[in-house]
Amino acid sequence: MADTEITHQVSSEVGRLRTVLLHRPGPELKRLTPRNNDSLLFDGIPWVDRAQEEHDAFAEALRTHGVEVLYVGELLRETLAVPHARKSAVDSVLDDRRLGDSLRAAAHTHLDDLDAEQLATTLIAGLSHEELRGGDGLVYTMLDQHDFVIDPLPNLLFTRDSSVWIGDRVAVTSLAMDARRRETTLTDLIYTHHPRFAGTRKVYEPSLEHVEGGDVLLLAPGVVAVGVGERTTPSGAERLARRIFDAGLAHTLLAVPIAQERATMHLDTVCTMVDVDAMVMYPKVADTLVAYTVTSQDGQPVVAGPSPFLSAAAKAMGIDAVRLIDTGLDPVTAEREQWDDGNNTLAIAPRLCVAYERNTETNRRLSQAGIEVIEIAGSELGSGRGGPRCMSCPIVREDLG
Ligand SMILES: NC(=[NH2+])NCCC[C@H](N)C(=O)O
Repeated sequence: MADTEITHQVSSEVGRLRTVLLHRPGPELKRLTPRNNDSLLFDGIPWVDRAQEEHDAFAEALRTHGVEVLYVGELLRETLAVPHARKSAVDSVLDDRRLGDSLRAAAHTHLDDLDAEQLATTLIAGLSHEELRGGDGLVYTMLDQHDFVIDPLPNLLFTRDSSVWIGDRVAVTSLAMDARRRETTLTDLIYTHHPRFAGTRKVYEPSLEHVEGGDVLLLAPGVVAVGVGERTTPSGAERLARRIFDAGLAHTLLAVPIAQERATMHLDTVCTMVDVDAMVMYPKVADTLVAYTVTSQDGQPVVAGPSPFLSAAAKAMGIDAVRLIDTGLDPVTAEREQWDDGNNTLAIAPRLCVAYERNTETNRRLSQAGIEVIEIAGSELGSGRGGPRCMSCPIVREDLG
């Protein structure tokens, strides 16, 4: 084949995975303490070395199955070697009203002294007062030595949320939680300036209404389901519908209300696709999920419903029915395994997925239903409340034949 630009494209949840974006967790996880873990959206304090081992095993399992693994940290370092990308990264991290002029100037001097690798690390791991090389002014003086001048981004690990590919375009999302908002500055920077992504067109930007990638499921080419709850707002779903309709990337968007609770923060915490026509779903919601069907008529989004999610999905996908992998679990086991991301699988191909080993019952039922499960450890990774799907942003999937 001639030397051509790499085509990044994803049009389903299950087409054979070729390239994925991961983030290997690092020093940003070492910032978590019992005082800040709630606001940083972690349910515990992970053992970082073990989390890295678990993550390396996840990446290796993907590589073994022919998947190219890209890392946010490496791409960011390479991006920051581009002078105007570096300037834009520094300007945006310092555009923070909490800093004030004096501390901002001191932080600027500090960042200017870093090479691309150190700057990438600092943008991800943050910067504490005691690490700052000098400073003055009221803000500097009043901060505790352990306070952050630049907040860490421990949730960067969940690369699905800060960007999502829809067809041949990337949606750089608009994250709802304060602790995560800066993540999209970094993903946006990579897609804008890294040579690998030259020519990439964006279909969504962080300045728009809230949409998080964990809520976006590409049910079939042209059909996108969007969870609306704690993170993605109705206005975000509506904006995304307009954007993807205008770009010709989809004909139907299903807006699916989900409970505004931590356990169900994203649609992918209750269901993911494991085959072209099959989903694994938290049994408690299987009968109650509904969808508002949004279609494009003369360029305007038209809303119908609500109707039961699974039948609305089948209709939009043009199939008779969506097969539900009924885990059939008793309510307590189902609730425990849902909390531990049992429904948050990453499909590598139709009927082949990665799942946390700890969800033994869910995985057993998946196997019984003919889905091959590649099990990975997640005892430490899971403390951030995210599974294999949350921890991966597919960039290239083969089209379904
Ligand atoms: N797609 C997902 N389910 N992502 C999980 C994100 C978990 C992260 N701690 C948060 O609260 O934002």
